[in-house]
Amino acid sequence: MAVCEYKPGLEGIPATRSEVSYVDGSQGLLEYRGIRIEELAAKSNFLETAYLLIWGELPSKTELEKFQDEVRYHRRIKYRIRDMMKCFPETGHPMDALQASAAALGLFYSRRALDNPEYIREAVVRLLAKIPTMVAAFQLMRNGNDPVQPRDDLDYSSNFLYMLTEQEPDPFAAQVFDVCLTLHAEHTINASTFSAMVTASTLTDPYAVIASAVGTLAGPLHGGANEEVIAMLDEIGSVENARPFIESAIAQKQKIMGFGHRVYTVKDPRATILQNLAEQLFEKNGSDPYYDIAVEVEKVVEEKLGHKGIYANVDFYSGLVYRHLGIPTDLFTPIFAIARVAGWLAHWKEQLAVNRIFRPTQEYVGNHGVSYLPIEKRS
Ligand SMILES: CC(=O)SCCNC(=O)CCNC(=O)[C@H](O)C(C)(C)COP(=O)(O)OP(=O)(O)OC[C@H]1O[C@@H](n2cnc3c(N)ncnc32)[C@H](O)[C@@H]1OP(=O)(O)O
Ligand SMILES: O=C([O-])CC(=O)C(=O)O
Repeated sequence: MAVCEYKPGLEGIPATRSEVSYVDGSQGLLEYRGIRIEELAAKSNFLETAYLLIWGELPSKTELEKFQDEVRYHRRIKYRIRDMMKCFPETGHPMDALQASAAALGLFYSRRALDNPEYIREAVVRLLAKIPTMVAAFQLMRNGNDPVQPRDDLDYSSNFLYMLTEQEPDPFAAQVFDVCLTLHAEHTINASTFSAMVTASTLTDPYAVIASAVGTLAGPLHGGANEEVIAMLDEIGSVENARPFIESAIAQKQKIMGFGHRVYTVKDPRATILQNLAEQLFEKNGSDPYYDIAVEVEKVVEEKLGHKGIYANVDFYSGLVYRHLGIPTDLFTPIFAIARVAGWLAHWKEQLAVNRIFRPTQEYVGNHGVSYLPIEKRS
């Protein structure tokens, strides 16, 4: 067997063959199943895009309606899951609550009939349907309220926003939110997708696969950066302070949250779309002082780090959109997870067809033949 060179973070090492999505990082190009993200953001919606990612083709009208109906039907969660979530500490992070609740779905639905297309479809539908309900339920319950039941007359995104607030959302806000989900749905072999694939490769159940991916997405170097961006803008506090803050952070070799990407060496195309969406919202409802700070931060980072290929990524502007929709900051990453479930499931399904357990190797750099030292002789 050929011995490959060790690459920290597996940079540039192909871990699979996939038809799900494609990124050209130097051109700022992202395609889902060959369709450019700009086109999907303008013309599709999240559930249709999820179908495209998972089954490989845009659905016909009948297929889409059937899929939407199935997802709508499965939005409710078992009262035992709700009761379990009620016991979670209200100070806990919603990503931890989501990871635990996603894993708990396996207690009810895990059959591991992985060679049965009906089971695969059921799992896909259940996960897409129930994850938003669980995110909204935790938000309500940690504030001492009962969860709001899903509403069958509302579409996927409107229903989620409704479950968060018990108010029917403004149609434009719901449409913007749905585009955000589409933008976050998939991104080749990122850390959480890889984690999902490693877990899936043992042929465990899909709820364990998604729980493992949620845990991976939570970290600040990955999906968790969207929450950190708002903390940073908060700390900067004014447009005038943006330059000194960023210059000092760079001098101290700190990472600027919402910037940099393993694959993109130009501005992430999704950041451009999200910035646009934020501007449209501000035009309609009035601006956000954090936006002006963000624009100045981006200008300074590009000036100082553009030569290293460090530009705004998907996490930089998403929080400004969510903030404007009245969504609490610590729900930004769970919302990322609601969307990325589509990509995780697409890779899970793709991998099942050709599965081989992930089991890489290592370069051992430790000792050999060391004698056991009795405890009383250790310092
Ligand atoms: C959905 C997503 O996951 S998008 C990414 C979200 N994460 C963030 O926004 C967190 C901030 N960004 C980062 O930490 C990184 O850019 C990552 C994790 C996204 C990519 O990491 P890697 O590809 O491993 O790049 P790595 O961390 O090795 O950085 C390479 C160089 O760029 C610098 N760099 C990378 N990102 C940043 C940043 N955000 N701010 C300042 N410098 C940065 C590093 O310091 C390093 O510089 P050096 O070569 O002089 O030492
Ligand atoms: O691809 C990556 O490394 C990070 C990611 O998930 C994304 O950008 O959406």
